[in-house]
Amino acid sequence: MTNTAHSLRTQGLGVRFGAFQAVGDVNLSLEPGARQALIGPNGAGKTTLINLLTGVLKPTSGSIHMGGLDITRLPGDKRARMGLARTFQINTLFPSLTPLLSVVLAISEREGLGATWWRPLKGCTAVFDEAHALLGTLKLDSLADVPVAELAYGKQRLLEIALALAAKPRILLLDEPAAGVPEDESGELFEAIAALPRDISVLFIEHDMKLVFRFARRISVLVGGRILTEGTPSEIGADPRVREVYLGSSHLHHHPHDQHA
Ligand SMILES: Nc1ncnc2c1ncn2[C@@H]1O[C@H](COP(=O)(O)OP(=O)(O)OP(=O)(O)O)[C@@H](O)[C@H]1O
Repeated sequence: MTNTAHSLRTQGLGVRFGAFQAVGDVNLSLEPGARQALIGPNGAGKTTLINLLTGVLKPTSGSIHMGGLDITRLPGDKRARMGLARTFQINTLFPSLTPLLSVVLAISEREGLGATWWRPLKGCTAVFDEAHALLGTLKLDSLADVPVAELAYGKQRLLEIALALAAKPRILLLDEPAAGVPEDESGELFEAIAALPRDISVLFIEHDMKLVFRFARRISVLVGGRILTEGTPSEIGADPRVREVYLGSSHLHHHPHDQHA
């Protein structure tokens, strides 16, 4: 396969903090339209790897290619402009804003309208229309005018995804999108992720194996900063090495009927 067959690809990617190799020799590829999970025990280096991909951290070895271009040395804002977006484990929303205005702000930022977006309101119809459409994509349209602080937590996490989508990314990196979300809401959240436009590649970190096996089409397993293995949910569920890593936590049961959302 050529470079351009992948949305994102790393080769021998690694970072050390002093003598500690947090991530090492990672060859990861994300295909166009991917719904790929990055799993691994606590401290495996998952967030560090995402930070390398987004440019928050500089690698000490290896390279990162996006759509065939070497982005290893590009700063994070340039990567974002090229179509790489992310969300964080923690809630990053403004509690007093409404979902509609939050998304309008994010679209305005993409369009370089900056802090002046609110002035020529008439000229901003297109921005508001796009914001409504985006909220509709994540089934948040009926909550467009409810202050963020009053939204269920699962809806807030969906709004964070909406804000990331406002940048019109080709690749979306989600760091534990369901963190802190009650179990009855997390399925709905992942259904929305699964239903995102097909041209967006998604890589998500998730600890809940039920969600991983239900919604990921591929799974990469990171252990001690290295990719232990990578494959389909059936392959990963049947891999004794993966079972060993998760030994003691009985939740790595493979449910074939849950595989494809
Ligand atoms: N800036 C840093 N300096 C030194 N060590 C770091 C730094 N950032 C992360 N680490 C270490 O790197 C390792 C990987 O951390 P990371 O947060 O990436 O793991 P993770 O797989 O995301 O864990 P979790 O599932 O608990 O979120 C940990 O041992 C962490 O302490």
